[in-house]
Amino acid sequence: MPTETTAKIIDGKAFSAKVREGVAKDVASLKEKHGITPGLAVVIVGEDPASQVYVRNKVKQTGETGMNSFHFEMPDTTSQEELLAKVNELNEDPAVNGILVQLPLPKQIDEASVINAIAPEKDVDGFHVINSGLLATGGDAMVPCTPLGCLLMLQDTLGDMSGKKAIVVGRSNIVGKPMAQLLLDANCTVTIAHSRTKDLAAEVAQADIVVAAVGRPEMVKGDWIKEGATVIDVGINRIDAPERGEGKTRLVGDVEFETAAARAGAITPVPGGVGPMTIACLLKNTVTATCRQNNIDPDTL
Ligand SMILES: NC(=O)C1=CN([C@@H]2O[C@H](COP(=O)(O)OP(=O)(O)OC[C@H]3O[C@@H](n4cnc5c(N)ncnc54)[C@H](OP(=O)(O)O)[C@@H]3O)[C@@H](O)[C@H]2O)C=CC1
Ligand SMILES: Nc1nc(=O)c2c([nH]1)NC[C@@H]1CN(c3ccc(C(=O)N[C@@H](CCC(=O)O)C(=O)O)cc3)C=[N+]21
Repeated sequence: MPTETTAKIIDGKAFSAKVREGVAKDVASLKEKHGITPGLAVVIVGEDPASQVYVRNKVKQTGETGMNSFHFEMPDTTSQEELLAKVNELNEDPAVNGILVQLPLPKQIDEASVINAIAPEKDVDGFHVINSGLLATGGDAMVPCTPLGCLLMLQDTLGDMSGKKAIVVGRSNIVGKPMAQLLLDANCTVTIAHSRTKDLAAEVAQADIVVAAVGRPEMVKGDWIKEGATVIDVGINRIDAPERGEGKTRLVGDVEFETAAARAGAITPVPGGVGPMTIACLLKNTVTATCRQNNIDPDTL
């Protein structure tokens, strides 16, 4: 018998459009009241085709909000010194308020050295140790875009999350750990699961909120989900889809969507969930960074 979707589908595409509208208003106001046009620089090293898609979307949407967009493509033979020189140049450029260096980087380059070379106040990814330290200690951090996007969708869906049991599956520095921190700050009781977790199914089954950031297609099974839980699927996995024709592929998340949607109260789809919110939050962070660099209170925009 086919399973039936009962969950509310959280529309990240529509939500991200609203966030971008807010960004566009702030950009217009920064121009009008302060004569400042925020600028976002994106650096991509090498030619990973999946990365190219995100970068193209970022550049397009940056322009649509009225910001300046600077785009740099460097060959995959780029040395660490060359990339660091580019980062320094952008750090010093007053027209650039936000810098994003697309990850992963080619193997000859040490990612941490590059991330930590970005001026923390221009680190719109929120990956710099200063920003992760500020986030961990309750300071004024730049918050990583993907976890921030997930938090905005959770707040919109659930309102107050105080006392809810949340599980984050995955503990990467860019998604899992900052996500867990944000849920903790929202007063959830947080479990962080990873590849050494003993009984993942049992851990997930306890949770009112499930955030999956594993990078394995559909590994979180629908029948693990507690009835009525809210499920945020961060995973973006391209898999073969022979049913669509020879050589065709499709995107799936880290959650088995159909079966999870039959049990969950609300769930994000892939595509159209977390991905678009990530880009919207990158633009939001660029406005935040511009305000901080110019001592402007964003509430006055
Ligand atoms: N929508 C968006 O905007 C974005 C989506 N993504 C997607 O999110 C996913 C995760 O990304 P990222 O955090 O960078 O990935 P990483 O590969 O850095 O981290 C994956 C995490 O999953 C854990 N893990 C792996 N296998 C299992 C398992 N069998 N059971 C439990 N945990 C497991 C790993 O555990 P351990 O630490 O023990 O190895 C690790 O902590 C990917 O699909 C990526 O494409 C990423 C960024 C943005
Ligand atoms: N420094 C850095 N910062 C990042 O934020 C960063 C990164 N490196 N490296 C790669 C990951 C991945 N990522 C995505 C962003 C948007 C979509 C997105 O918009 N996805 C669409 C679909 C896109 C498609 O069709 O392929 C969606 O889910 O609906 C996906 C993935 C940002 N990342």
